[in-house]
Amino acid sequence: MHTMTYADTPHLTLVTASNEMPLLSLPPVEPIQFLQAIISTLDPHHAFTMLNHFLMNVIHHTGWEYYWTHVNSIPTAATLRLSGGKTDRHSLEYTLVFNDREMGVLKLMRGRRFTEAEQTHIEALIGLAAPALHNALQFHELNAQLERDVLTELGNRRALMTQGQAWLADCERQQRPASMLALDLDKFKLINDQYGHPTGDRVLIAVAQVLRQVTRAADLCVRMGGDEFVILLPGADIIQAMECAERLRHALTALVLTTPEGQTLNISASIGLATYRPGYTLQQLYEKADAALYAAKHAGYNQVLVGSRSAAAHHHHTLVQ
Ligand SMILES: Nc1nc2c(ncn2[C@@H]2O[C@H](COP(=O)(O)OP(=O)(O)OP(=O)(O)O)[C@@H](O)[C@H]2O)c(=O)[nH]1
Repeated sequence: MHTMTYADTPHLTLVTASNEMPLLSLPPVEPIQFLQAIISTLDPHHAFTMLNHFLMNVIHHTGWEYYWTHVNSIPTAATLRLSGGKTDRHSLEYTLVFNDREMGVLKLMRGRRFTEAEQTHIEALIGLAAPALHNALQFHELNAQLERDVLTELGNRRALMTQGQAWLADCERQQRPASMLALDLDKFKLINDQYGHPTGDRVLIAVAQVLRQVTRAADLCVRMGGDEFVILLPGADIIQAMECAERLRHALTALVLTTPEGQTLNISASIGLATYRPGYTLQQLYEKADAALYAAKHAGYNQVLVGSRSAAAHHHHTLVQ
């Protein structure tokens, strides 16, 4: 096994730079302590906060921002924006690179200009931190992929489970309403049977696009599996959720899709709506919405129904599969 030593780490010489360089006027950073701190986390926010904490001791900047817009990446992981402190007049931007791969841009801000000596120091610390930042960013991307539905690029069941509960807790704390829609395409099996699975897939992709268009950026749209989707609407009471559900239902019936053979096909969806009440779990909210969806199908498809507690009690679809 190859062990990394100080000698292998070119940046380190800069941190502990010797006499000719004007770095001695800056307070030193203990490299081991710095590295230990920064490799101790796989959370990018924590890693960048840690880096800035050490940097602040040296350059006394007032604020920082980090953003990553990775063109080749998937939408969920593509944009990562982190920040700390407050913005100020002078700023420095560093494009972070590790193993020839761009990892985003770090911006440092303060009221005074940054001197050359400080810039050398900053570069040295960023260089030291780069592998750890890279690991944290990779971990973030991997997690985002685990929460993504590969076909539609919406979130998946796992995304709903990991993010949904936190969103509901936020709404409860802020005393805001929240609602959930459970949506299932009507007789989707027939589309697969009639036009083939690839066309069925294209329908699902088109449905996902409609979901994104009709909902707000703050809403969470996920594909639960097959032709079932769930939309969590933070801030939406029953009226607003009903409006959203109807907008969705109309947009889906208005969708005209063409098969590779030139045939046109139409779709519709049944939607169950449930509104959050303080104390509900995500599972309870989902049961309520899912029971309403089931009732909407039974009532003759292509409609929105609101869930009741009693209906949910007889219905036992769970979030975990
Ligand atoms: N093309 C495609 N089809 C899928 C996928 N996943 C599940 N399905 C199909 O989706 C269909 C789901 O059908 P159901 O929801 O059970 O029933 P339905 O035909 O929609 O009937 P109702 O629910 O009563 O409206 C099944 O035929 C599955 O094979 C997928 O990723 N792509």
